[in-house]
Amino acid sequence: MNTFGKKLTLTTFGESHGKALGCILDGVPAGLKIDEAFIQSELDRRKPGKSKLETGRKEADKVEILSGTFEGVSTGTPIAMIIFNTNQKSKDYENVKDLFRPGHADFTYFHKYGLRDYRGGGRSSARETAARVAGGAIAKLMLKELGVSIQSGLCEVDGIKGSVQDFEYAKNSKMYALDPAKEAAQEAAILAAKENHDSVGGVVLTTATGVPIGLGEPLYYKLDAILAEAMMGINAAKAVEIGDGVASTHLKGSENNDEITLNGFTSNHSGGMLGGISNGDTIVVKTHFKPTPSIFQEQQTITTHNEEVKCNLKGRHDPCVAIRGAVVCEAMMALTLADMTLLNMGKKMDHLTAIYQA
Ligand SMILES: Cc1cc2nc3c(=O)[nH]c(=O)nc-3n(C[C@H](O)[C@H](O)[C@H](O)COP(=O)(O)O)c2cc1C
Ligand SMILES: C=C(O[C@@H]1CC(C(=O)O)=C[C@@H](OP(=O)(O)O)[C@H]1O)C(=O)O
Repeated sequence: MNTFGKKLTLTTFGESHGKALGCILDGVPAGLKIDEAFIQSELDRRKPGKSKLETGRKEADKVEILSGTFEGVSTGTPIAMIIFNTNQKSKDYENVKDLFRPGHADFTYFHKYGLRDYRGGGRSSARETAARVAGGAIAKLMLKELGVSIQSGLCEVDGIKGSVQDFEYAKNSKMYALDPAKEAAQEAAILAAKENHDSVGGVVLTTATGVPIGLGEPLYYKLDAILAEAMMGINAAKAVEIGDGVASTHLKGSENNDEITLNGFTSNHSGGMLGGISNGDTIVVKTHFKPTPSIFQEQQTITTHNEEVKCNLKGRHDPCVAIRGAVVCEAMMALTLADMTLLNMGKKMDHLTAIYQA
């Protein structure tokens, strides 16, 4: 279960090799036009098996809305969505059912619960993120009404950094690359790792434009803190940066401060947030993903009976999870911003209230 915020809550269910997975999104205001084709198009962007840069597991990820809408609009009641699994191939996991894959959640799930669904990691599989993307798509529809749009792309792969942030380019790139000049080198790094039965990490840049001043609750529900939590909750996310993040620690105050004019801020080192509250500038968040744990090289591990053994994996795995992770980052940002929007309604942002009461 994942719960975001106090007003908009997403609960997901299902396992990677179970019958289905899905979500319940509670808190969506009544009267929102639910564009089902848009929701499906978001799932299509995340679905596995689209290119050789992704896991070979092919899933259509067709989403079905079960409740919470009537005649194309939300009714204000919980919106339930389901996605059936069709291509599990659980046999691939038979030889590792009694051992712990290094880097994956097998060890901790087993010790926490005393048992685990070894088929594709069960609940710990990032297949669950399909449900997040379904919920995030509805959050995006809410935000679109308010003029907020969210975009993402890969700014770094295997240490190869891009310097350009071209979100339009990223949309059409099969690896959501932001810098066209670096894409070939980044792709080559992924394919070389794959060839070597290995994997690479990457960094996703996610931004939101059109965010009004005032989202975020001081001091214990700060927008930056909640965004960081939302991003860190994604499988394999290992660090989150707000605005210039780590780089800002190397700057002087005189370089890092965003000066203020009547026309707005002259720079955006802060990533659109000050004191945990949005300042009206673009929200900027970087999410760092580790290399995929399931690799096809022999590794040392132990069994559930405490014997030392070698781990040899079969199956289908992403050589770089950050690629599809980019779509998940957008969903998490959308859910967070939509929640914060609802929290602020009726407090100061009367224009938001008006939009929803219209
Ligand atoms: C979009 C996406 C796809 C992923 N695909 C794989 C995969 O194919 N194989 C794998 O072992 N891990 C994959 N992961 C990562 C694991 O799910 C993750 O490492 C695991 O749940 C352990 O969690 P942790 O790395 O956060 O500790 C993926 C993650 C994301 C976000
Ligand atoms: C199925 C998806 O990704 C999966 C995420 C995943 C993991 O361990 O996180 C491991 C692989 O699972 P399987 O071995 O069942 O193919 C990926 O394919 C998906 O994203 O829809």
